[in-house]
Amino acid sequence: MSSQDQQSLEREGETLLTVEGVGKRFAGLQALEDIDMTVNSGEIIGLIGPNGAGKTTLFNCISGAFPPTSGTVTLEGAVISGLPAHKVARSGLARTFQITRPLEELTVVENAMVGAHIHTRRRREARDIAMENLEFVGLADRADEQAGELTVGAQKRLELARAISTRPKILLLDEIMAGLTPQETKHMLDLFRQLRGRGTSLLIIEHDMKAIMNISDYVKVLDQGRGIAFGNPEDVVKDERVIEAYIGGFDVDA
Ligand SMILES: Nc1ncnc2c1ncn2[C@@H]1O[C@H](COP(=O)(O)OP(=O)(O)OP(=O)(O)O)[C@@H](O)[C@H]1O
Repeated sequence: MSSQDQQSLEREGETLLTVEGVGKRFAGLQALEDIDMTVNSGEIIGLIGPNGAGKTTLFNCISGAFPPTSGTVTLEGAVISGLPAHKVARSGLARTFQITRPLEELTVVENAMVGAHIHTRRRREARDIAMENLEFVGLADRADEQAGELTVGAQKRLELARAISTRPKILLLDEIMAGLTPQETKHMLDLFRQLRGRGTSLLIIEHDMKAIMNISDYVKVLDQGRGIAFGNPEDVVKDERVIEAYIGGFDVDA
């Protein structure tokens, strides 16, 4: 299924995020060109593509790290492209980063409070929100430890707790499952399903094909800065352009 016929899919929920004609140019490199996509409320969308396809650049354009060179991004109908990241976050969009960077000198709960503080200045209230989300990700009992002492797997869950403490309508996750053990990956996928159950939308960049095909309602595929497919996971894995982009296809049964 190509990106052109994504409109023909019968998708549930209201449109939350709309990416329209988004392009990004870095000096001589067209990193993204004419990207269209939507994310509805309560959907999990996987964003995949070979290395350098433009996935993180698209996240950066959506989340306000930098503005797109062309096109617009709207959240619930309001234009967010061009807004600084903190304003995008306040409007209901949170993201995690490919390289997880907890503030190591802060405790686990203080890290999660950084997310909660975008809505409240009150320390007590921020702590309550943070604790609730640490409970959700299974880190409540480590709240007062230094964040730098956590394992990679626990740091990823802390990053998730920080992001959801901003109470997002949509969460952009950049390779949050990289480096996790199979058991930790399973736990993370379970957390994603629970978030979807609460009505949060998720847009997930992930190289673990088995995990992404398992969790996503729909998958968007980028290659060399362009959108080459959008559809159900089972259709996307059979798409010739996708197989070609990945040279020989990918092993989802691995
Ligand atoms: N800030 C930047 N300045 C210049 N070029 C950049 C910048 N960020 C990304 N690029 C380039 O844009 C292209 C897309 O990169 P991007 O990181 O978005 O790809 P990706 O799909 O996320 O790749 P990966 O899966 O390897 O993380 C690459 O050629 C990259 O080198």
